Amino acid sequence: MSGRVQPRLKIKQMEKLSIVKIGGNIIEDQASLDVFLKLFSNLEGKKILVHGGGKRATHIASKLGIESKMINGRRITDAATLEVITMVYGGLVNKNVVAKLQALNTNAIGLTGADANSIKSNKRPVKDIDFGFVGDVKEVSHTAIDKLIQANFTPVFCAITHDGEGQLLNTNADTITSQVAVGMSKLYETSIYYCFELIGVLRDINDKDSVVKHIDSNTYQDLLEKGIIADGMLPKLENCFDALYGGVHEINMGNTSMLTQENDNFTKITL
Ligand SMILES: Nc1ncnc2c1ncn2[C@@H]1O[C@H](COP(=O)(O)OP(=O)(O)O)[C@@H](O)[C@H]1O
Ligand SMILES: CC(=O)N[C@@H](CCC(=O)OP(=O)(O)O)C(=O)O
Repeated sequence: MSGRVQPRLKIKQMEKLSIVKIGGNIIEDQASLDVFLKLFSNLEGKKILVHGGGKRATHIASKLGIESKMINGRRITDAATLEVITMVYGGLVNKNVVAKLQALNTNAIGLTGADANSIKSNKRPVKDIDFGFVGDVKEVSHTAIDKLIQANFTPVFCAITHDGEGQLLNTNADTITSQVAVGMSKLYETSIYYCFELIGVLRDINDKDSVVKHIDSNTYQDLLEKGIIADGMLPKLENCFDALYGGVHEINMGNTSMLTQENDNFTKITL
């Protein structure tokens, strides 16, 4: 022992970043959307919003005589459907959300993954099913997104990405959320908030109060085996674990009131 004092390694604390996702059911209900946007705009610290809008796309497609087909929770996106979702997600929903956030003094900027080359994806290869113009995320430009955040903009992403060769692709909003969170984890301590109409993952779907407060990789397997997780919740939780393995700090799932400090009745997901 030399008796010399070793210099201590200084570990720089990462700044926190919240990535919040709202789905179709909240978007469809003006009152819920307004409540949510107020909570989101009051959320402290740096933040990103990702929105879906699948229900609205199905509704408008049907008005145009275009039938919607979903397989494993993903929309079969032919050329006509791609036009509809571009108008609905990138236009109608995104711009209304941005305008409402501006009215709440949040300087939102609406984006698809093509904007600022922020999210590139690969068209899903045809195996048993041809999903058409559906993209699987390949690359998130954390530096481009961070430039917007550093300039005090709040990015608002819709469920559209691009392949870098001029093609827009439809990408599930939960996947965009988890992949953006993974990308931003290089720079920030990221937390995801999946807001939907229920108070969390429920042990009994018919009992609104049966929330599972904590899910980790062990309890996840158990819930899967017991068939407690079904439908839209299956890809949602799969995304959650992808995100956690990709470096996301924590994931919260519940209704919009989980964005307030007072409410702790929601599902927290960790590894
Ligand atoms: N155990 C469960 N707990 C909560 N929701 C569940 C469960 N199993 C299935 N679900 C379904 O998952 C849905 C949420 O997924 P999804 O429809 O994709 O929501 P969103 O469009 O908001 O992303 C719920 O509305 C519910 O019907
Ligand atoms: C490929 C694919 O399925 N994309 C989704 C994108 C929208 C979405 O994810 O909306 P919600 O969050 O409201 O379900 C779709 O078109 O339905």
